[in-house]
Amino acid sequence: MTTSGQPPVQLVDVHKTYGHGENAVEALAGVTVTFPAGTFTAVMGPSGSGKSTLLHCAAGLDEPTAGLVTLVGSALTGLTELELTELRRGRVGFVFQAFNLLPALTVRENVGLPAVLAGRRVDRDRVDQVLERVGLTSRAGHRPGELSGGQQQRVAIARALAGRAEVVFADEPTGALDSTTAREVLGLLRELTRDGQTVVMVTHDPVAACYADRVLFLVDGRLVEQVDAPTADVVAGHLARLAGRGAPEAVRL
Ligand SMILES: Nc1ncnc2c1ncn2[C@@H]1O[C@H](COP(=O)(O)OP(=O)(O)OP(=O)(O)O)[C@@H](O)[C@H]1O
Repeated sequence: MTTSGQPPVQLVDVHKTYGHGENAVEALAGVTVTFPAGTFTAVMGPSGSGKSTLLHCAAGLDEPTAGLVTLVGSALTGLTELELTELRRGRVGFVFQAFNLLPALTVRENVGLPAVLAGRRVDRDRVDQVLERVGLTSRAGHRPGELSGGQQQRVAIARALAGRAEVVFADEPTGALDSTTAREVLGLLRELTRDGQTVVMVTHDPVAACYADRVLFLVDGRLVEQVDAPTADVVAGHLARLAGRGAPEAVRL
């Protein structure tokens, strides 16, 4: 729970339509879901089913066409870009492949960035502890461009750990990684929940999804199924079945 006692992320009947008229695409068609504190949720579904749109709307990176999103205790509707940035600062972490780390800063500076942005003193001991936990102590003085993809993902996770983000959004965090590094990154995401942090991850990979407490399946912008305590076989079976399915009934999760 957040300090206000609400779940850290909640979506109620969220719709998102891109474009207008004949070109309109309904990416989310009425999604209602709660992400409770200290849980790890994987979001899966066929290509184009709305997974990234769901993540972006939940994180306040994209604005729903209709519906309500609550993030770390605040309703996002009507907030300005500046208010959204301030809300996310230090309280929400991102492990995205595209916009992740600041290239001009060292690994240590990137990990300490949320504190700097929030006007707090950087706790150097905490930063060093976290870098050790993700196995990057020897790279603390390097810049992101000098690291591998997996190491960069680990820096992003270290940043979420150091800043004690209440919610961490991860978009295909293991897409570009070999299976050993992927397992390490997923294990680290799983560890975040031990301290009560909430993780929401989009993935195509049934093995990655097994690190989550539950898997939500999206089809045509609707949440259609949920699997708790997932195994790779069960998840792969659901995906195969959903890929061939027509207009589904939405469920509230
Ligand atoms: N900026 C945009 N403008 C127009 N349409 C968009 C935009 N972003 C997404 N869409 C459309 O919305 C739908 C959902 O896209 P989204 O990226 O959320 O799907 P996804 O499930 O994450 O797909 P993938 O697994 O292929 O990454 C798709 O039909 C996509 O083409």
